[in-house]
Amino acid sequence: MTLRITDLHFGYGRRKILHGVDLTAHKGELLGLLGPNGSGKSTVLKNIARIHTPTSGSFRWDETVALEDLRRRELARLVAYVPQTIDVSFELDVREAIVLGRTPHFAGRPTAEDWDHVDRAIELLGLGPLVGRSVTELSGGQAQRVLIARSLAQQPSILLLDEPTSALDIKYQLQTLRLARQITRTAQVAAIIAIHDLSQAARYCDRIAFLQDGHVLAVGTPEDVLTAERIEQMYGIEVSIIHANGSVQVIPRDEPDSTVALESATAAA
Ligand SMILES: Nc1ncnc2c1ncn2[C@@H]1O[C@H](COP(=O)(O)OP(=O)(O)OP(=O)(O)O)[C@@H](O)[C@H]1O
Repeated sequence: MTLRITDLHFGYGRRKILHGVDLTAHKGELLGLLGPNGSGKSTVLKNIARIHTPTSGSFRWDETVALEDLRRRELARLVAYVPQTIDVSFELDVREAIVLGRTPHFAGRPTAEDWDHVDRAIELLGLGPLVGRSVTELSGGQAQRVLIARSLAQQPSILLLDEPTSALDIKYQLQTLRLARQITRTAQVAAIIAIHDLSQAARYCDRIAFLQDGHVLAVGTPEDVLTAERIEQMYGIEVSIIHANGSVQVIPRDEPDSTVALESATAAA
């Protein structure tokens, strides 16, 4: 099964942001969505999750299901979206926040089975010590893990992760990326992750799509698309590409001149 996004156009007001984005994400695959700040990564994910309504374009699951025609509840059974930050206008404790992911699956009140999914997600994300705490009291990284747990409890077929590691320390970054990859494989989910770290994307994503100014510039395996030339073209920085620990690593080249200039300016002051 495949999520196929075809010719997606979108603008905020009259300002056009996405200009005919074509993407596919296959079941069991983690697709990394990379690109400079403002290139449109979040906007693509929000269009798939129907937080935004596209100007035009289509979203097909399994070639037959048109996501744009589904009712909200049907869409929520299929697609989970993990935003960058938690947005709660009233106090919920951690378990209550996570059980919200089960809403598309129960009528009225959550069942014992729904709570089982919640507890499993809590275990997977290592959130046990936070149970009972209000989400309004959590640190940014803890709240981000609650959001990921909520999306897992939702048991989606399509998982959209919007920079899920941006607030996490290195241990939880690696744990979350490992978990994302593991879930895509074991639960056969089609997952798209917006992510900035090129080396982490290379290590955990099956394929990478590069977005620039609302256009898909390249799609392929990390080895194919992460070239020094492309990274320089996209980000304006020089990098070395090395192969280590079985994956590509992107190492920015030092710019000693600017450091020296800064140091002498400080010394002169
Ligand atoms: N709610 C909004 N209203 C108007 N313009 C917006 C809104 N959200 C995003 N934009 C603009 O749309 C463009 C794409 O933003 P988007 O957040 O999708 O980029 P991104 O690639 O996810 O960026 P980042 O890496 O910084 O998170 C940017 O120019 C941004 O300023």
